[in-house]
Amino acid sequence: MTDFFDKIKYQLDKKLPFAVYSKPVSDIVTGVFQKTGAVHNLTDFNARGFVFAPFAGNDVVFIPKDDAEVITVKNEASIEAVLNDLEQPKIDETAKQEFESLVKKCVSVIKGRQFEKLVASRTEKVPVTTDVITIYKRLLQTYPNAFRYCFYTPKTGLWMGATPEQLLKAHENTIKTVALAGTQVYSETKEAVWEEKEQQEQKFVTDYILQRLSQYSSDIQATQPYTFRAGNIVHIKTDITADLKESSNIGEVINSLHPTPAVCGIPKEQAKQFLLDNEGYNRKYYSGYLGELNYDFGSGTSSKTDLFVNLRSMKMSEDNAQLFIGCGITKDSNPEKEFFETVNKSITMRKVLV
Ligand SMILES: C=C(O[C@@H]1C=C(C(=O)O)C=C[C@H]1O)C(=O)O
Repeated sequence: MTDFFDKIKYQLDKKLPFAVYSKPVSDIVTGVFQKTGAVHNLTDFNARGFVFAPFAGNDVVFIPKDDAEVITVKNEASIEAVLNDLEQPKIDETAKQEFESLVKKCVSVIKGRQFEKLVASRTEKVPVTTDVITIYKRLLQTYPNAFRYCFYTPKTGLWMGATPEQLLKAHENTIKTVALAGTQVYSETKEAVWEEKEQQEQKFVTDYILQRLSQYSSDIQATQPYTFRAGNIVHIKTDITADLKESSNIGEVINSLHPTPAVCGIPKEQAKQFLLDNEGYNRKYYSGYLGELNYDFGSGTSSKTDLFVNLRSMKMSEDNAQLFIGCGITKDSNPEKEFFETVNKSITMRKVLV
């Protein structure tokens, strides 16, 4: 395992792209280490490799399988979740006011019937004194149910995260995805009770995914919504499975789903533009997607795709981490409550930084 983490340091020193990740509930860590320095862009969705896509635009970064050395290791430490209590962070009043005014604006355009739902987000910098390897090991330990990753190219910079949200899992013609939305702080003693607003917010996502997939499949199944835990918070989740028609193309399915209303809004294109115009910062790769495209690096199997939405993520610099956090806004949103929801979500990252 030490050699594995030395390899990460080597890639960073030499400015060579890499993706290191562990899938939900797995104790295997896979390293996809690019051998050459050029940053590749994805131009063909039939290609095999590791993909890192932004929220908006076509600048999809790619590590092709044929340019990578693959190393897998077992995560040696116990994978039991380490969930120490973390103090509520100090509130930045200016950031709070700015975010609340963004939420108010979202609510007003939703009430004006331009949108059904929007996902407002913000970014925040947290000082970091711990090294990247230690932070990544903590992510591995603390969030066993999430896709825990560390990704670097000289173009994107260094990103890390522990995302609870699958965008698409595919094996030949069978695909799986989820509708995830609604957030509450996890309680060990009380079962989550979901309000109408949260149920509606999640149903928007389910309905959108079912509608989008109906173009590619006549055999779609969805579970009832259920409560799903992601670290210190819980969400509402629906699991969706579909058999794609023979003629379907994986790239089309991905682009039809992404960005889903779990991270963007309805209607999609207008919501994306509204967020680009109004959020006041660049999301970059936050709420984009990442993962294995047409290739399972762990087993060396083709025709498998395993992509996740880039949530609970952060961009690392020399002395700070830039966190990205968002939440779903509907006509019934309360701006202050939504701000505190972003604070609660930020704890996922803060916990591994201190
Ligand atoms: C946008 C984020 O999370 C998404 C939004 C959620 C919500 O609005 O309740 C819940 C889960 C995610 O689909 C984020 O974590 O930044």
